[in-house]
Amino acid sequence: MSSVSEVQAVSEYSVATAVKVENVSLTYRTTFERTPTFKTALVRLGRGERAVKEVEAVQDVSFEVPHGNAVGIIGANGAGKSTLMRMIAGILPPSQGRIEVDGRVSTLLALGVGFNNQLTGRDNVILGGLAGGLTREEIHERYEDIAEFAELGEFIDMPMRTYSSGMFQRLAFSVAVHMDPDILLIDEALSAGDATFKQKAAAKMKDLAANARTMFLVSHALRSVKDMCNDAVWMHNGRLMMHGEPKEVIAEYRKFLKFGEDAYSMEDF
Ligand SMILES: Nc1ncnc2c1ncn2[C@@H]1O[C@H](COP(=O)(O)OP(=O)(O)OP(=O)(O)O)[C@@H](O)[C@H]1O
Repeated sequence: MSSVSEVQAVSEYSVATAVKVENVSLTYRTTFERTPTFKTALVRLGRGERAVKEVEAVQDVSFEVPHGNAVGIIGANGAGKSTLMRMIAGILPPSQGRIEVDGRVSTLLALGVGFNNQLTGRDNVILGGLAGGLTREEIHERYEDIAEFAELGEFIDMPMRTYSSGMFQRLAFSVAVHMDPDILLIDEALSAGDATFKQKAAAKMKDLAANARTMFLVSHALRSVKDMCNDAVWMHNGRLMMHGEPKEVIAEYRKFLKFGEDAYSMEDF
């Protein structure tokens, strides 16, 4: 019998479903010291105790996403959006419930995680490709496209610690989209980087979604969710508030935040 807390790849489950999230919860447990005095530290140590803080980051969330959908994940700070994405990516196992994913996932979470700053962009492309499951030949074939898309010029052969955050982001985005993923997860990819690259990135994502690839985009820029997504999930305090058409979900989210028209257009790029 399979356990209730797992992320698994399924191929026979349903051809139409790319991602199924079923009653998923995640609780972070963090041990910490509340600036202990010498006395409390001794007492705790004596009892083998540590203070534990629990955060219910995602609570009983369920939804299904068919292949080919571009899903915008919206919600206030701390709503649980990134946690949900990490679980879909298989980086964090749910505390409860299950997530079924059909296909190969490529992630652009917390941009460039996995890159080694001491190595050159070129070496990181190779490492990133291998980590993403490509063979050396496949990476070799795609290398020029990745480098060209990132537009780093000769910086591609410089250590990544010399990159600006925008350059870092362009390379991370380029690697993720060239992995030929079935499911692409992007967390705030459009928040930094210059206007030209944002447009190019948006066009590339539309391209992927048009080719029946599934995409998740976590963003505070409601306009980009409206423009690029045909599906939306609104999270608040770890709970799923609404799942549906981006236009409707965004309208409800705005009502909830009591945003006026002006605030809305100012928040977007
Ligand atoms: N590693 C962690 N350990 C403990 N608590 C965490 C950890 N990561 C996130 N949290 C907590 O879980 C909750 C959800 O965080 P999460 O990052 O998923 O929210 P988010 O919707 O992505 O927020 P934002 O829009 O600010 O990026 C928050 O209360 C956060 O403080």
